[in-house]
Amino acid sequence: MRVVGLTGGMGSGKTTVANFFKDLGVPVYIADNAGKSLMNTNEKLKSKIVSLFGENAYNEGILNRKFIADQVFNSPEKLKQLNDVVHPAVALDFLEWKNKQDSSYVIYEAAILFEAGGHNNCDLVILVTAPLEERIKRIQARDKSSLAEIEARLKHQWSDEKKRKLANFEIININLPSTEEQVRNLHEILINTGKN
Ligand SMILES: CC(C)(COP(=O)(O)OP(=O)(O)OC[C@H]1O[C@@H](n2cnc3c(N)ncnc32)[C@H](O)[C@@H]1O)[C@@H](O)C(=O)NCCC(=O)NCCS
Ligand SMILES: Nc1ncnc2c1ncn2[C@@H]1O[C@H](COP(=O)(O)OP(=O)(O)OP(=O)(O)O)[C@@H](O)[C@H]1O
Repeated sequence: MRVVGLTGGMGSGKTTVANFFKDLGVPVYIADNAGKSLMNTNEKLKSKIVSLFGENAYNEGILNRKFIADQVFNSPEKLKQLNDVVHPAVALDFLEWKNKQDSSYVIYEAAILFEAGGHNNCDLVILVTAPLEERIKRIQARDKSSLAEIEARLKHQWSDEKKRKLANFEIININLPSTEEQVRNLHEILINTGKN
């Protein structure tokens, strides 16, 4: 079973694209969601996060995401410490999930796939892109985040130019019907090239 990584900068439309693959029956693992869920349920991971960020990291057992985000996206060192405890837990969870799937390929969606080295565990990688101004508008509409908050995160992500060099396929997500068609075409390619 091939693992196809799906990545793209903040607001590019990764989740939108992942949902189109899901509609075609492809099993999809969303690493960001898994990370968030594990941070609330995996007791070993929780205690590592408390040692890094203190008791305020959790409110009644639930991760205080705003508190953590304010710290890590303003400190490369803290972000690295958080990534270093979350990513191995997600990698393990993904392998368990993958072993339960029955499909010629699965999609592994992660915002910082290249930045975290996750592409080394993928057979192929799809990059989702959209113009930066458009991405910022989409995030502001979705999350009500400030420009400063968005820029603080973007600073920790590679540029599309850098990601393109490592990606096997690119989906340009500007208009949704065209995006859906690109997903259908890519699905055919992935199924047909995975047959031998
Ligand atoms: C800091 C946290 C708690 C903030 O949660 P919040 O709900 O505000 O954001 P969410 O997780 O939905 O991410 C939204 C977007 O922010 C960007 N982002 C998230 N984590 C990172 C990161 N480690 N580096 C760069 N950008 C990131 C991505 O574009 C992502 O799609 C959360 O992002 C987190 O735990 N990040 C670190 C763990 C991680 O790397 N997760 C992603 C892969 S498992
Ligand atoms: N082609 C498009 N046209 C208009 N809106 C779009 C398009 N693609 C995605 N969106 C909207 O833009 C927002 C961001 O898309 P999505 O959540 O799929 O991006 P993402 O790459 O997963 O973002 P993040 O990295 O921030 O989690 C969503 O509200 C989504 O509905």
